[in-house]
Amino acid sequence: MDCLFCKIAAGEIPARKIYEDDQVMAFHDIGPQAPVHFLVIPKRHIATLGDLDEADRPLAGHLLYTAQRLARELGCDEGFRLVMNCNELGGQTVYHIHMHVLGQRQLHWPPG
Ligand SMILES: CCNC(=O)OC[C@H]1O[C@@H](n2cnc3c(=O)[nH]c(N)nc32)[C@H](O)[C@@H]1O
Repeated sequence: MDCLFCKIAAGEIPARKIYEDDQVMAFHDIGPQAPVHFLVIPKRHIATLGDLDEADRPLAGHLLYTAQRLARELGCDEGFRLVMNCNELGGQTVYHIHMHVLGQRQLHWPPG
């Protein structure tokens, strides 16, 4: 599978890993947009949010829970932002779903 995040999940490409279990992995973003900026991805390849299946509901919940737990563990108790980008119009550039976690700076609205 020629997918960058599948390669990171498989340990074929290095990343600054924060957390891993049998279903998800979290690692620091290579181009951080905030003092804390990491990604939580499913190990299984799901190209875009539009491909989520009813059967993926537990995995989706695990991504969300893991993202907020790690945000707090990385010192973002005061506040943080979770972002998922879906397809080109949504700003997605890597087609393996991933939850962005951004924290430790004042975030504004609306996002660009
Ligand atoms: C731009 C937002 N839309 C999106 O799809 O985000 C993809 C996110 O993946 C990040 N990224 C890209 N290559 C790598 C890499 O080799 N390693 C790591 N650790 N992160 C990477 C990129 O900085 C972006 O924030």
